[in-house]
Formats: sequence, structure tokens, C-alpha cells
Amino acid sequence: MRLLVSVANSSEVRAALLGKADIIDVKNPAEGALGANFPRVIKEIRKLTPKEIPVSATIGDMPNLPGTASLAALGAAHCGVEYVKVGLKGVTEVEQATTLMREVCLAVSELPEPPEVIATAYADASLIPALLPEHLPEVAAKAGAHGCLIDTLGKSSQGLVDLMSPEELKNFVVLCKKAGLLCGLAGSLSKDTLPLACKAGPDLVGVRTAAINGDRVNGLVQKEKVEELKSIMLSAGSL
Ligand SMILES: O=C[C@H](O)COP(=O)(O)O
Repeated sequence: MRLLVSVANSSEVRAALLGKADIIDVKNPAEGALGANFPRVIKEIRKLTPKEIPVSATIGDMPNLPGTASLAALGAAHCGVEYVKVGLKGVTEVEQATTLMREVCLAVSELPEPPEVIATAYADASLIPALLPEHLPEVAAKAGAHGCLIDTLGKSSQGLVDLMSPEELKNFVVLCKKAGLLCGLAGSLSKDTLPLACKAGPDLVGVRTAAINGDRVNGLVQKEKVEELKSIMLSAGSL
């Protein structure tokens, strides 16, 4: 299992790396849960991060606009990242979501070393409303994406483990694995709730709020917090 730590700027990268993050995830929390950052920031973070540590970039909490999504994904791919994450906010049906994700996969596939595409659904999808997480593996597999992540859109109230039961999390992981998809879990995971997410057996768990001091937009990633989360993940993974 790997620990993904979301950073908003280059000054947070050092702390995330010193704390032994396995994946550096670039996003812009000021623009949403999966807010897209600026190409200059993504490129700088890729440059600062050792080659052996993958960098991912989010392209936004996407409306149902496959053209916009595919263009944004190609832009992120050109910044040299290993993963591109797409938030499926504006789609509710499997067919719509598959069309959007297929265009994203097609767009990045033109590069000699294309990034892996990660489709993201929200655990609070029924409140948005958006594609339900249980449909995500089917969408990702049909579209030719590499993986699936569940996150939360609302960051002020309930987190992943409040919104989904251990059985639902486990089922999601099983569906992903059956389809040969990388599988990630995130959404306001804390020191206390991280082990519950790990128990479901995903390939990665993602954090930001728990790794920073202050609020999600203005706070900065702290090495000690990342270190602690990594050790919690490692011990929970062996439960
Ligand atoms: O991809 C992971 C997210 O950045 C998680 O953020 P959060 O822990 O603030 O919900």
C-alpha cells in the first residue's frame, strides 16, 4: 500500500518527501476537492520530486464536458506527471462518465509516455448528485483508465468512512481488483480513520487535511504528520 499526499505548491513538497510520501499529488484546494493547479506549479513540483517518486495531477471536479476534460488532461500530461486524476462531478450515468473518461484516456495516449489515468468518484455523490462510487470500476474499465479513486467533494463535514461502510469500501476494492484497476481511497482520512480505509486493502490511501497544519487551502504539509500517517498506514496494512 502507498501513501499519496496532496500538495498545493512547491514549498510543501520537501515536507511530504521527508515524511516519506510515496506519491506526490498536485492539486489546487482553492479550486475544489480535485481542483486543478497551474501548469507552472505542476512542472516545478515534478522537477523537485525525485524521478522514482510518482507525481499525480488533478484536473478538477469536472462538469460533464468531455472536451474540456480531455484538453485539461492533455495539459497535465504535458507537465510530465505519472498520473492524471479526473473528478467525476458533473456526470451521474455510467454512459456519460464512460464517454468523458474515454476522451481523457484517448487524449493522453498521444504522448510517447502517457500518464496513467485515474477516475475519481465522490463518496458523497448522492448529495451532489454525481456518479455513485460503486459504478466507478465499470466506468474506468470500459474507458481504458488505469485506476479508480474515491474521495469526498465536501471537505467540511463527513469523511470517507462516515459515508461508506467497511463492506462498501471492501466491495469497491474487490471490484477494482477484479477489473485489474489500481484502487485508491481518500476523503478527510484522519489518524483515527486511516486504518479503516487501509483495512479495505486499496493500493493507495490519499491524504491532505491530516497532513497539514491549519485549513485545507492555506495550511502547509508537515513532515512529522506525513511520517506518522505513513507509519499508521504501514501497521494497518499488515492487520
Ligand atoms: O487525494 C487525496 C485528497 O487530497 C484527500 O484530501 P483530504 O484528506 O483533505 O480529504
